[in-house]
Amino acid sequence: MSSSTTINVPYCAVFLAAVSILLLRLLLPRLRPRKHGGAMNPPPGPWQLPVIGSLHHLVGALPHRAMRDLALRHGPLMLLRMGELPVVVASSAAAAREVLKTHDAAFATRPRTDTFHTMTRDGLGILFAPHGDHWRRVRKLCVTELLSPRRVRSFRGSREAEADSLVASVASVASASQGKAVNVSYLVSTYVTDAVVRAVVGGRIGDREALLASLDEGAKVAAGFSLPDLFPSSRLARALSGTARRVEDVVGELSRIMDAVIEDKRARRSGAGDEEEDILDVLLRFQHADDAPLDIGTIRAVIRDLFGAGSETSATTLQWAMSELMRNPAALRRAQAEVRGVLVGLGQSRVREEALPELSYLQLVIKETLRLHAPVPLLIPRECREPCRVMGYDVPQGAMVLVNAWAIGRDAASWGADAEEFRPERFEDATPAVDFRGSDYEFLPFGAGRRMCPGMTFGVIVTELALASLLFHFDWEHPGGAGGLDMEEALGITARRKNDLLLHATVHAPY
Ligand code: HEM
Repeated sequence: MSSSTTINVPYCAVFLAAVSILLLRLLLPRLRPRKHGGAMNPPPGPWQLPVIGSLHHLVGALPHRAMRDLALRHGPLMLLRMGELPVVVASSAAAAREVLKTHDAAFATRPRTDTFHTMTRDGLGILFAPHGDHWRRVRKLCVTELLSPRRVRSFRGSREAEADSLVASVASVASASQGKAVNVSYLVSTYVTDAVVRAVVGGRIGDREALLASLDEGAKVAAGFSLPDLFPSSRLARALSGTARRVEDVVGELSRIMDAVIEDKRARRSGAGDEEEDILDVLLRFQHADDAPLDIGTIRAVIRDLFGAGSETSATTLQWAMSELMRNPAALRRAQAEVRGVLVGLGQSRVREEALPELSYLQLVIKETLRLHAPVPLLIPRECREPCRVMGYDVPQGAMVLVNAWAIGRDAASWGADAEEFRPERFEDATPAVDFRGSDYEFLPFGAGRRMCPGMTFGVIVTELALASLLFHFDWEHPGGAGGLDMEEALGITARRKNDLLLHATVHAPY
């Protein structure tokens, strides 16, 4: 079944709960929607119902898909009302350029939805931080210290060790019993999380399974559309919302894990030698800065944000890259031939990072994966800080602003009639070259502008290293054949695979 026809339960729940609120509202006139702006010429959008607004248009499909279908009818800049919340959606390269470049400053803050508020209850990091001095300071720290190219290079040894572990885990399943499928989804998620954890704290953590489970739950609940997000003025919405409780639980669990990680690091630091600093070392150094010390809540929140933002996204990319290669045997053969040829040329028996710049086709495979499967399909929501005119329409102050990077990556106007097909070669043909570094608005997997992803270099290298290793060491097959693989997406802040990717692996180059 295609995901566009899937009834997804959380949205039905939202719908039913919203209908209950509608009925109650008729009985309780005190429950009033919040007023937003007096826009003169608002963007067009679909017809609305009282109280629930446009929510009924989103039932039955994942939000990025439903919004793409609505945009085809209503235009590249569209106004929805989701409960009490005005939501402006940009769905073309031109609309994204206006939001992320022309009016970047006006849209550089994050909305204070109930979910985002709870997410930052135990400390404000970077992901959900409103635009302002705190965000500027932490962002600068991320860009110049924590995720700078030099720092990312310094984690190379731990990344390669984690890629070796990934290969060893696949090999052990492949050789343990003939015919047993490898759970690629689980193994790549574990690999990416371990690689990010090692960069942040310098080693693995004891609570790895708990961290994986919490990140997984966090990605599901942080989609930003829980009932209290949609009806912020309604206490009833909060009382009815199971999601709000799930967000509280996941925040509590993540805070517990972060505190244990920080305690453990403090204990290890007292006897530390002169090893390369990891990200937590740097943050703890800033905790004692003379001019503006970082408080412990911020440190806890920053590392939680890096775990969250770094793990799910890169793991999602790897899962879709392997899925697309299974469905496109010619691309799989070409990528495998390239990595095997390059490693023979370098005389290497396992993938080391110096081989990665030589793998030009593999890089195209990853670009094409990011184009078709933007891991954060609606980017992370922004909020309009001041009344703003975009493409001739007035965007009301306080509106949530979404950029549908998933739809933009598949827009035939930018990518041609075969936009829905997986064809890495399209990037070879493109003149001028199109890249994801934030200046080509038809291709925005990392966003653009001042809130653009600061972890891009790290995310790309983690993904390239694992994909090259999987293709070098193993031959892969889907039990149901190339055409039998389902491509259904899960609901969440990331658009990862709904079902685990289970593949057969045969060892090609022993580890
Ligand atoms: C394939 C991998 C990745 C993808 C596709 C990705 C994508 C994104 C996107 C779309 C945003 C929101 C941009 C916006 O609002 O315009 C974002 C923000 C962010 N990402 Fe990434 N990301 C990836 C990897 C990473 C990694 C590895 C890290 C760090 C370890 C990271 C850290 C962050 C942070 C801290 C933000 C928030 C920036 C801010 O609000 O100022 N990301 N990412």
